[in-house]
Amino acid sequence: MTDATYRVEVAKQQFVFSAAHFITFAGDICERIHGHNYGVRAMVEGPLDENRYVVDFIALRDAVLEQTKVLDHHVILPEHHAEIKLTSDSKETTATFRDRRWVFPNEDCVILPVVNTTAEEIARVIAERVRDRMRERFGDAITFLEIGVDENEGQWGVCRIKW
Ligand SMILES: Nc1nc2c(c(=O)[nH]1)N=C([C@H](O)[C@H](O)COP(=O)(O)OP(=O)(O)OP(=O)(O)O)CN2
Repeated sequence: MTDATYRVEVAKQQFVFSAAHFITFAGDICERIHGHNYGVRAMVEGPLDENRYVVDFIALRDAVLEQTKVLDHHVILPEHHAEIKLTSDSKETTATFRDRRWVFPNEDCVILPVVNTTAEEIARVIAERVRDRMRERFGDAITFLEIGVDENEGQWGVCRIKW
């Protein structure tokens, strides 16, 4: 046997979600709300199973699509930002940053467990959710899952997590 390693990569044309967000950077700067057609790719590394594959392409594709659908056509808001504060009532979610305020219908928002809605953090959340779904079927043999999120046709934030 050679000392081979294996991985599966899935980067489908359908792996796109259109969403709005705004991040802070350099301490004081808070972007205006704007949108991206985000792209996603996924990579799973591990041993070959009895089918002689790492994981089924189709299972990985569907687990990623499940997450892109959740985000598509939504405003993505950060749950853990120190200064972007979120409050929700039964109809609306209000985000504030210092003297600025944005109000959205609840159904238009997705609040993610992130500090800032960067491509890197969105990639981590997708990775954790895809791993949870894939583990149900593929168990613990896989070593790593990597998710890349592209904000602007070539600007990727990538997160690799242990299985
Ligand atoms: N490592 C990261 N850097 C930046 C991120 C990020 O998520 N991770 N995000 C941003 C901003 O969200 C910004 O909106 C990037 O958007 P973009 O439209 O690509 O900005 P540009 O000025 O390059 O785009 P043009 O519309 O083409 O001028 C910044 N950095």
